[in-house]
Amino acid sequence: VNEFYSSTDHMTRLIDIRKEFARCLHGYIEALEGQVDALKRTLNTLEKDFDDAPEDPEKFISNPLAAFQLVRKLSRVWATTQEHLEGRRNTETLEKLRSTAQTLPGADDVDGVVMALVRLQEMYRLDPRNISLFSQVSHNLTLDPDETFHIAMISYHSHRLQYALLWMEETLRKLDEGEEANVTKDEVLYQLASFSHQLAVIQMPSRPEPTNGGLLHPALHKSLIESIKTWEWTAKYIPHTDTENTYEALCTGKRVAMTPQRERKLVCRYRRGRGNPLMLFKEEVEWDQPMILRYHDFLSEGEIDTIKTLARPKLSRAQVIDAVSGKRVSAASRVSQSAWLYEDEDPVVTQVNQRIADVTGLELQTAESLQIANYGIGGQYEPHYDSKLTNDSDFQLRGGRIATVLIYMSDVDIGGATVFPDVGAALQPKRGSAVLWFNLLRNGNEDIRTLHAACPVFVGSKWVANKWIRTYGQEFRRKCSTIKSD
Ligand SMILES: O=C(O)CCC(=O)C(=O)O
Ligand SMILES: [Fe+2]
Repeated sequence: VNEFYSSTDHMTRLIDIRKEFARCLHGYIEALEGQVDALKRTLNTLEKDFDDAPEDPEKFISNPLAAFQLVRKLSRVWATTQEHLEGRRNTETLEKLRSTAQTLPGADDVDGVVMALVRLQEMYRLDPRNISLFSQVSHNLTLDPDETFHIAMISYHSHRLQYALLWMEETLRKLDEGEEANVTKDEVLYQLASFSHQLAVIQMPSRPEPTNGGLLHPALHKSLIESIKTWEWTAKYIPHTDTENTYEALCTGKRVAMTPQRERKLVCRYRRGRGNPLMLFKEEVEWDQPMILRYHDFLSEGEIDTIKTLARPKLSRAQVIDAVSGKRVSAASRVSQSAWLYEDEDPVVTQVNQRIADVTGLELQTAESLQIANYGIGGQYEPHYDSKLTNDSDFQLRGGRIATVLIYMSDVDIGGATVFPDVGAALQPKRGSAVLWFNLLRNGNEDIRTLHAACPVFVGSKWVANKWIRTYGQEFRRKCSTIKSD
């Protein structure tokens, strides 16, 4: 499975794939044309014979030279034709075309992108009629009615009836404006009626059954169009849990007000490394309860490039453990691609790990390898605790995930913040900076305030590196830490 959509880095490959596929198709068409030319030549020689057909066939064929020519020609005509039909050039180019086709995205990828679109829409409250928000980002893109219809149907199948209705309405509008499409207006109206009925948006004169010929009852049609016009763009039909509410609020830029006393604690300062006092770090207190620290200019541009280059060939869809089956599965709750970079894989990895030890003063022998992640369109990670791992095979050996160091390796134009819904903290990705927090309290219990999430990326490519530091080995180190954690 390619799963292009889960990583922006992989999505960019599609642009090359498009070029390669076009090149192969061109080659194949040329080979076919060559073949057609050869077939035409064969046909020509046969037709030429009709034109100078003998007046007296019997006399003609009694000429041994003529007989020889005709018999020879006809005995070979099928072989020649077949040779052209199975032209070797053709077979080669067709093989190339076939193998390039293997790299094309599939229907799953389309669904993935649509799901991402719907997720973004849900998170950032985007009205399909206001889709220009997407188009402003690049090249004045517009969708055709078949495309908006597709989005509507996927929204419907993923139980987002409200969005399904809005996209279907957009489809109808486009058809009304005379845009060309495969989907018919009747189909669209039928779906619209069904969605509206299910949402109880409109008063039904009767069940939303089409009248003769699949047409919608005119009264129903009218009431449908009227209600859509006045229909408010709200989330009232989609219930949210508390966490989601705050998660969404934080992702969309809403902030809880802090008391001035607390705000005064959010300072920026130069700090000696807790593990290496010879090193100075630009430390910013991003949050006080729980303490979240940010280190600016933690990675250099060169280090970021090297790390991305190392990770690229290893990226694969990040997985979560399925609660029921206990198996690792892909899930909409975590849309990104990730890769592990090992300690001695490259001097830059060693160097970055050393810097993490220098700044935190924590033992890294028991830590996990550096995990690199690249998020795709709408890429996100729903609220979770880093310390709550199902099937943690390392627990016995290393202890729990005492601390997280999250390094941002890109800026994100819109979206993609790391948010802590229970306390109201929101960290904007800033290229080269690293954030640090403790997942476990000093008594070893989980700090439930560290519930956090990665907001869907709206515009941009988000790259992060995660270092999860484990409990074993910190017995004498965390005490020395000045990080005030209960
Ligand atoms: O990418 C982010 O902002 C957070 C990622 C995260 O929480 C994780 O990978 O555990
Ligand atoms: Fe996390």
